[in-house]
Amino acid sequence: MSDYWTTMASLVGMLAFCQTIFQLVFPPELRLAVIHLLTRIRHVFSSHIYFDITEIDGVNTNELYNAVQLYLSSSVTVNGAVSSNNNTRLSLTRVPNSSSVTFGLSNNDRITDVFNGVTVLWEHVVVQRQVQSFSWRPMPEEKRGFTLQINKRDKTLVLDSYLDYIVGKSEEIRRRNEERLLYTNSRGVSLDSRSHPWDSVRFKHPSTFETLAMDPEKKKRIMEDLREFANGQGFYQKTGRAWKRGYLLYGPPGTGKSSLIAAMANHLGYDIYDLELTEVQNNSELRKLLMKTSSKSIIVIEDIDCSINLTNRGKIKKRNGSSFDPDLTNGSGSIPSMDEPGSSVTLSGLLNFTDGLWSCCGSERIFVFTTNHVEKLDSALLRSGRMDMHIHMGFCRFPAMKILLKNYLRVEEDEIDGVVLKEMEECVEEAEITPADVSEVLIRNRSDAEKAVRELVGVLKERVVKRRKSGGEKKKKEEGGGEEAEEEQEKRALDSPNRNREVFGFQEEEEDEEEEEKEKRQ
Ligand SMILES: Nc1ncnc2c1ncn2[C@@H]1O[C@H](COP(=O)(O)OP(=O)(O)OP(=O)(O)O)[C@@H](O)[C@H]1O
Ligand SMILES: [Mg+2]
Repeated sequence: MSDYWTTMASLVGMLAFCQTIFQLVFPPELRLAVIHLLTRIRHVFSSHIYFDITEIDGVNTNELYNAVQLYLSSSVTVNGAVSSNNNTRLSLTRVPNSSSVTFGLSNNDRITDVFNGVTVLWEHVVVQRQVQSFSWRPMPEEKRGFTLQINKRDKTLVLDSYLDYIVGKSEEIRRRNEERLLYTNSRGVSLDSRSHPWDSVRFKHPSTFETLAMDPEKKKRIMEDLREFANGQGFYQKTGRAWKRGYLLYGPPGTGKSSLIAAMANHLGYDIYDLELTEVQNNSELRKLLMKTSSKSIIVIEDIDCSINLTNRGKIKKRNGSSFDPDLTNGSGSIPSMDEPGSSVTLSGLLNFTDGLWSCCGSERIFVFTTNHVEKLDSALLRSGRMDMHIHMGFCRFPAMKILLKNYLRVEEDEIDGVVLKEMEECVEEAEITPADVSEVLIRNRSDAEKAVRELVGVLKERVVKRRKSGGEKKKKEEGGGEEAEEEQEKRALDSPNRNREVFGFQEEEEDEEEEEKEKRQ
């Protein structure tokens, strides 16, 4: 045994001696040249090709390095495309403002990835940077980079599509990890080319499609529509359409219109621009605001019927009866106008905003308008191409009710007393209760699921009785005639299912149906 150690010690000694001689006899330049030559020879005979992606390229940060890091970090955990052997060491990071922990490849570790059936090898190379006597820009102590090893025959595939794929994927991951931003506009903010007219706050709304109480079929269709839109770059380009989509959400207060917008933003990872129309002074200001929105965003105008004079498509009437074109004003906003002091945005300005030439500066944008009174909206606003999908957010039905029970009480359908559940199913539609009102009852009793359900059934029954009673009184009044009865009739006409029916899909469908009905009547 002692012989073995003696031999080993003398071998190590000899190696050290050779290295010293090598360093003494050959100058550093020659040594470097020899190493380069050997590496070149190795590369010529190797079936592999290597790409270095350094963290800092000259003095600039190399974006591709960050993209690769992000891609590899998520691939390890998310899509399983990267297989790491058991010895691979991963580093954990959490970026400021990020809501998730990401994995990274530790120094000098390797990992394989598979892309379109081709296996590639990534190595994270970290070496100490030589101390610099002087530098204009302080450099990190370590020199980091990724080396991509691929087979020579796969070179075209990797250069043509793999790197683009990585950049695209990393963008998506960054968006998913970062928190959304909620922007809003305020009056009097300077709109010159450099300033930003939108104020932003971090958007942390917890609403998701999972927590949203609505008909599951309808929910599925909305989610599919959003997905198709987000993945539809090629389609929009091929058909020559601007890459945008409009949704009109309508229904009574507390039925989840705002919650649906938040769920959409969370689902797609888009920012939200909450446009306060009453704060916009004229059409040209509206256009400038649009120009300053980013792509991958949802532009929201809540309560559209309250924000703008919807019957006014062009010129605005002054109080004295004469008219003027708001686009011809000096932009100072000091226009004597309408009922809304200082605001002179017209319907035509808004229509240009949503689908004129300006609407396609930037891309991948969603417009969402909400209203409690769809019947008040101008048909120009509803026509297809502007608001592509009309979504009715109505009173709570049984499937939506079950979602709320699950969300708030953490109980499944089969855990609730069957008789109580049946009672609930029977009266929920007639009770005309909003999800917001249901939530109130459930929050109050969230520690006791049984009590919550019982109380909810009580509330539903009470509402049914009230509605039946008020229905009877209304009928009596109508029979009595007079002004009041006429008013009631008008109200009902507006609330009638024909008026308020859910228009799912394109407005054209609705127009076709209306024409068919007319023909039948003739
Ligand atoms: N469909 C729903 N699913 C889940 N929660 C809902 C739903 N509708 C309403 N809520 C609850 O009620 C509250 C109010 O809902 P929301 O603000 O989305 O209603 P809205 O339709 O936008 O009302 P408004 O017309 O007054 O703006 C929300 O905070 C949410 O908790
Ligand atoms: Mg709302």
